[in-house]
Amino acid sequence: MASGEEDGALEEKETNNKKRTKSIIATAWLTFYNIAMTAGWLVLAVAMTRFYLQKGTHKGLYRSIARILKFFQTFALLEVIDGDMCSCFAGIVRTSVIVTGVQVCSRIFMVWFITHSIRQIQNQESVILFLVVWTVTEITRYSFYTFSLLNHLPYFIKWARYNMFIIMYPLGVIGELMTIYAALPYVRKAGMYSLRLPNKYNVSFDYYYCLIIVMLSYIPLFPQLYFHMLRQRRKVLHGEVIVEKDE
Ligand SMILES: CCCCCCCCCCCCC[C@@H](O)CC(=O)SCCNC(=O)CCNC(=O)[C@H](O)C(C)(C)COP(=O)(O)OP(=O)(O)OC[C@H]1O[C@@H](n2cnc3c(N)ncnc32)[C@H](O)[C@@H]1OP(=O)(O)O
Repeated sequence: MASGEEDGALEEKETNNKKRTKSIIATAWLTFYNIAMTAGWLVLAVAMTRFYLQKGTHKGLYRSIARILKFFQTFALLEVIDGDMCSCFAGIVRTSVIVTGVQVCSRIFMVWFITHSIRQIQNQESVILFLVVWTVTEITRYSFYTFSLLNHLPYFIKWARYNMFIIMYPLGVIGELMTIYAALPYVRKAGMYSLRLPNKYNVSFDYYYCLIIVMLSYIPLFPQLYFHMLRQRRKVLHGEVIVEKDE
């Protein structure tokens, strides 16, 4: 009987040790990830500022930073995986996979299927608008996560993380929607990424209408992201207890 109890206690100790090791690995990985992302977006900010100061115009700016942007924004796909990974890593990160998924996928879509694919729109002011807004937001967000993980979070970063989005989110959305809108005529003219009938697959797809659907999908999706952030803001800045629905 006594030996059974001892076995149980030993098993529990082993499980706790395993959990602790997993959580140390997860924290180390997240710290590395967040530092890398903060650095990446800082490099982007410096590159954009230097370009503008040297050339005095925004024309050509996108092309000059396209590689860095594509790399770091695509790297953010790991965040969706992070969400999953961390739920099994003793709940170190309590992020919503759906909210993060929509945010990251819409950004990847903007980067690869709009700005990268349609050269004619790369010099639009709206591209610069969303680039600047994304950059400022991501530097703040990733430094917030980094300092939080290191338990040394300056209040101004916390304040910026949960206040700037009030203006930055709508501005980013305006930049993105204006860019997609500017892309429409080029997509229609070139018949880009579209498949017309008849073809051997017997399927038709029109990227032009797909883009219109994407633009319309901002109407139901964006308010959800915005209200999610407003709830996070109340929780973090005002200590409100928020009962989350299962996502
Ligand atoms: C395929 C075609 C798709 C087309 C779809 C078209 C529809 C799209 C509509 C959507 C439009 C989006 C437009 C967007 O791109 C525009 C912009 O971004 S403009 C720039 C302004 N943006 C912002 O300010 C973004 C603000 N929003 C967010 O930050 C997001 O909500 C999100 C990135 C998803 C973060 O949400 P989350 O729930 O994770 O919030 P928290 O930061 O409060 O984190 C919650 C807890 O998780 C911990 N956490 C999360 N990530 C990490 C990490 N990387 N490292 C460490 N810890 C992390 C965080 O600390 C919190 O923990 P705790 O609760 O314990 O404190």
